[in-house]
Amino acid sequence: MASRKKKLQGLVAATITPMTEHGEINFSVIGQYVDYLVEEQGVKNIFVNGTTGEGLSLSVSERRQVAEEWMTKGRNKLDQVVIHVGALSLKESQELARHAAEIGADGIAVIAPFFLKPWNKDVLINFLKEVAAAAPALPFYYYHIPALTGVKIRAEELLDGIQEKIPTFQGLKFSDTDLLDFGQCVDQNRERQFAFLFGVDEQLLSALVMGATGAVGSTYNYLGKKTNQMLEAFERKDFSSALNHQFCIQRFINFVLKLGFGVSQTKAIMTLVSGIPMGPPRPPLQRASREFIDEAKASLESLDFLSSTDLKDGNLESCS
Ligand SMILES: CC(=O)N[C@H](C=O)[C@@H](O)[C@H](O)[C@H](O)CO
Ligand SMILES: CC(=O)C(=O)O
Repeated sequence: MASRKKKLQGLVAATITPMTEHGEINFSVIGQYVDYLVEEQGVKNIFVNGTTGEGLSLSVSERRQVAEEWMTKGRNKLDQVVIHVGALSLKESQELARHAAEIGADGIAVIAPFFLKPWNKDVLINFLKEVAAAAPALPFYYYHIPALTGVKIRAEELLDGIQEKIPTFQGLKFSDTDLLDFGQCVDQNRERQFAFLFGVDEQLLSALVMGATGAVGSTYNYLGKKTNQMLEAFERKDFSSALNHQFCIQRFINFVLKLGFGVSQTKAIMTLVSGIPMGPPRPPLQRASREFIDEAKASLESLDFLSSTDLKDGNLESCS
């Protein structure tokens, strides 16, 4: 049985993997990046080497080094560091899980293998179980992202009886818009202390209503502070301000989604907002276009997401 750490709560930034102009990992900015998340965004949990971190585009050795650097630079600053260790090869996934345990990570997460795919719940659980067993002291999270993996096994079904198979199972990162499935995950596991982490940033408020205990996402890198305001409003049951905050966030995400929004664009936006160079993505991704960056910048400015004056949060109607 895993030692029960404190439950993962609140916002978790899905970290970007900074790269140099030559496409190598730029470890030198990770210390600054930690400080930026904690001090400027109020975000103290991270999810490393996931979708946003291009984890599946890195070599195993790079993934180990990235995880180590976040652990080192995050020490005494971050609350929790969860490492995504999913891979197509069970062996690689187990190696990364063991490594995460060695470096003192707070948890591991795994996506469904997405080339030769599990065709039913039992087959998927069996794979996850083998990975979890390689790090028997670490909390284990299943990362449900059917649109990218193509594995559409419902999370609610997967969770049924999962603790008997995977004793370290501690929660779910749910990156899908099916709130029936998400709600049933919560409803059917009320007596268990699972973390239900929602992964569609533009719909987080609806997931909070369904019982989400936290959120993992790419936009918390640069809209963490704004999203924290929404979480605070929700906590104090001020649903009309919570909704105003969600609408502000939606206006931005809706705008960039229409332009084409993915990991490359996230890298460009984070560079713009934080001033820390995230560099280009790794092929097959390609860097965001100049036009995208200019339009995103204008949108951020008009919503007051890019000014140094975002301390004034008295006016709940505005986005500042
Ligand atoms: C597919 C993907 O990367 N999803 C991210 C996390 O799961 C989200 O944080 C989105 O980037 C965000 O919700 C914008 O659509
Ligand atoms: C968003 C997220 O959770 C990821 O990048 O993996």
